[in-house]
Amino acid sequence: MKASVIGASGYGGIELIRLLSNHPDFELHAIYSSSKENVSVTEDYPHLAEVCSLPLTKIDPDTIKETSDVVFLAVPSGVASGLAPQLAGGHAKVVDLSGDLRLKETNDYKKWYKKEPADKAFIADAVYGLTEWNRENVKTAKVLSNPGCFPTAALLGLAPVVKNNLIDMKNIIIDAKSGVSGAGRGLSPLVHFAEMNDNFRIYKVNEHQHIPEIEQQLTWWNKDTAPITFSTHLLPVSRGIMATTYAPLTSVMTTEEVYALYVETYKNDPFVRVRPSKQFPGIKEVAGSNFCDISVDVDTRTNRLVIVSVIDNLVKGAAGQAIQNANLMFNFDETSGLKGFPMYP
Ligand SMILES: NC(=O)C1=CN([C@@H]2O[C@H](COP(=O)(O)OP(=O)(O)OC[C@H]3O[C@@H](n4cnc5c(N)ncnc54)[C@H](OP(=O)(O)O)[C@@H]3O)[C@@H](O)[C@H]2O)C=CC1
Ligand SMILES: CC(=O)N[C@@H](CCC(=O)OP(=O)(O)O)C(=O)O
Repeated sequence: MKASVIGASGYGGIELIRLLSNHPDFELHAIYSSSKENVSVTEDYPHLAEVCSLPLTKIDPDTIKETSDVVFLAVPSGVASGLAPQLAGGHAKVVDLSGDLRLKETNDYKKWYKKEPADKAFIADAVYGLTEWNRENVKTAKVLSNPGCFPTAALLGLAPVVKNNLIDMKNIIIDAKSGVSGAGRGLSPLVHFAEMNDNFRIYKVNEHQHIPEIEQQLTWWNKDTAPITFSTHLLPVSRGIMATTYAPLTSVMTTEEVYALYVETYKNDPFVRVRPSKQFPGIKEVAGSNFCDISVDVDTRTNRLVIVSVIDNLVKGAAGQAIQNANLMFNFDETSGLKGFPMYP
């Protein structure tokens, strides 16, 4: 199956190139850029020498949608909303990594992204691809909306207790940290070396665009969902997300009971690893892989549950989950092309 990547010169794009170049069922067919034409991707990214010799090509949606079987969109939010509808409706299936097709309420998109949304009916038809929790719909999707990096980590961590009504849905606090590649390749003062190195910052306090995405999925799972508290911090590392979630349990439970629920819930999910009691994951333990590692612990003094989940923002948080979804859309093994282990140390 022929796979194409638009936005191939960005961090999500090159991660797609890396994973697709080693995929047994997809062939990397073409890579597209809006600013570069006929230059090899190795000019900007020498590490891809002899991995990908394709030139970056001008984006022509009419051609792409008939010559590719699947097209991955790794362009900024506000750009995908224009390109995705032009790419849909032809031969190719579309997998969008941006935030543009995730929020079913277009007013939420306007409020949190401060941009004009795509057509509401088009968004309604896009399948939200939090793979572990939406497999049947992912399999038949023609347009797939890949979840955000923070929502992936937070939601995989919360799902078992939210779906089983075990926590107070009015008191969820998610405290998340991300490596700098989460911000993409573009420069900004926040990610400038001198600002970020030896530093640790909170950003987008109470106004992060992933708040409505997390609340949307929580509401689909549990109607008692109330607004969450969600904060994001920038770590001076390249890759990785840790989401630490705090929520009061609705009845007294032990760590062992909660742990048993998580093990049972995720026993058939190849990319979710539930850690043994008291073994809390670090971001390095999933780096370069499509794993989400989760650990749970009950604070017996407060009866509050602490959930720790880690992912690589560029893999399970972006390109890896996008390929996991595409595998299902083409009836391939879900793990195809994604069996790489974490890099450690
Ligand atoms: N980085 C991460 O960890 C994650 C990113 N995402 C999402 O994935 C998408 C890509 O992110 P990321 O790769 O990090 O971002 P980058 O900024 O690194 O790359 C984005 C790419 O989009 C292309 N682009 C920019 N403007 C346009 C335009 N007007 N038309 C077409 N292409 C354009 C650029 O390539 P060129 O100039 O060559 O066209 C650029 O290389 C974003 O929507 C992001 O929110 C989602 C989850 C995690
Ligand atoms: C570290 C960092 O800056 N991360 C980005 C993640 C953005 C992203 O992936 O954007 P969408 O999912 O909304 O498209 C942020 O916090 O905004």
